[in-house]
Amino acid sequence: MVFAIFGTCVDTPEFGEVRGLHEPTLVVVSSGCIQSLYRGRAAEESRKTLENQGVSVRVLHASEILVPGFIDTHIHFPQFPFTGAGIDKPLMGDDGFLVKYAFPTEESMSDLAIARSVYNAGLETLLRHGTTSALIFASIHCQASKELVDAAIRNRGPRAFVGKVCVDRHCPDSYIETTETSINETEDFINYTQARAAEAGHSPPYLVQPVVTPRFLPTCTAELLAGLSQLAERYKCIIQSHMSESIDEVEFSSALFEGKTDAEVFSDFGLLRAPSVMAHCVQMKCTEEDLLRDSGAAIAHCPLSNFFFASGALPVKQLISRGIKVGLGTDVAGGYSPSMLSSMRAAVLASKTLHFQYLPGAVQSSVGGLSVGAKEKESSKEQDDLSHFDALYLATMGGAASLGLQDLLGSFEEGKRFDAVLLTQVSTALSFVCRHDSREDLLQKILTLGDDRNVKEVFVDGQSVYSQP
Ligand SMILES: O=c1[nH]c(=O)c2nc[nH]c2[nH]1
Repeated sequence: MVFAIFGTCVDTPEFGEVRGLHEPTLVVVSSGCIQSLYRGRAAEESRKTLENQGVSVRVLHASEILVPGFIDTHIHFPQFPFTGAGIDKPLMGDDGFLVKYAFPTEESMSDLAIARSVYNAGLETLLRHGTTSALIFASIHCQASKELVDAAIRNRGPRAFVGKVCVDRHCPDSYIETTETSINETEDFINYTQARAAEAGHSPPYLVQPVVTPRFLPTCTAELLAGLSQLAERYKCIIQSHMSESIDEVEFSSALFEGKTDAEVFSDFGLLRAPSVMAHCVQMKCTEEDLLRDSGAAIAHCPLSNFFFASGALPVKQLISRGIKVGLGTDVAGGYSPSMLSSMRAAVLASKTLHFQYLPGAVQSSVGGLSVGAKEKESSKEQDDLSHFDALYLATMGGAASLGLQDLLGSFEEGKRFDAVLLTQVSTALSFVCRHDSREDLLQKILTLGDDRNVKEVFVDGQSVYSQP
């Protein structure tokens, strides 16, 4: 089926570039793909031609803006049930977030009825918030992870890149695998998911894909990492894990792996490559940054969760300028919101904290008439501040590039799949919307204040998969 959308269609093809704010765009969609695209006067003219040919052209209202579908590069699906709790704890330790909240809730996915209900609700939640692709941690249970794959196909979205989680040490007795089981069940899960993707009849990037998922270094032995690396290579899978996340995690991992950094260990086992997506990386050392860049691996930036566990903020803008790929994640439930709009504004806020350098009452020395702090503050603002449109890049094109799907998703280009979100101002969430708002101000208001009430319709692979009741 061919249809077209005409109106304000905004995308961010490169970091720092925003298109479509000042002229109309016509996007022509055929068989799930952007067949052609026109901007400005050419869009007006082609719209008339298409209408004369009897093609259905949907004209967007002045209050509506179409953007590429959001790509969540880090989310734990079994953790939905405790969203909002446990984030006052440290990550590690006997009384920490993992032991008290994450592991027990994930363990409950062994009950397939619970898994089905949590996973279906999770997929619906993501679509309602405009997420059209997600890189997902499931639980250690192979069958429950398959249920998630099936549910994503049944719902026709979001695109679900799913990892059966792998752990063979430092987990509770009731939530752990042997090395052999972990590797065998991962292979089974890969075979199942790749077969289901092909049966579902979609072309790349497919509606579902298996992801090789060593949880993080503290819970994986060297044997497990080696086995998973071989599987990722053999089946050409995306890899995901957590890396250099928090001070307690980095200390624990270093003690387990002969004082090495997280990136060194992942690299030694062949788990850093393109596409590997490593969540957090806030406690990364310079040498780790070099390993990431040279390997082509990406970072899933999870600013909300970083506020609670990481004791730091990721210098996103600097990392991108030095050639590192960065996408954005919600990290449910280390992050308390499933909304990528919420993650975008958290990313903007986190970037501002990078130049919080003053402690009230601290003594400052003076260099050339400027306090040292003030001098550093100025330069770091330039280097570090993310705009809302930079955050939109992270949530769309940054995610696509992180997953190795930059030629298929993330922006409005001829030949890419049509995954999109129609945002609207009509909502009680935006109390101060003015008739005279520029497109730029309207989009910034939605990115700053919006929630699922501002998501009017969602498209995956050219099909409308959610529209607001
Ligand atoms: O925020 C987090 N959530 C988790 O489930 C997890 N596992 C390892 N490291 C983690 N961090």
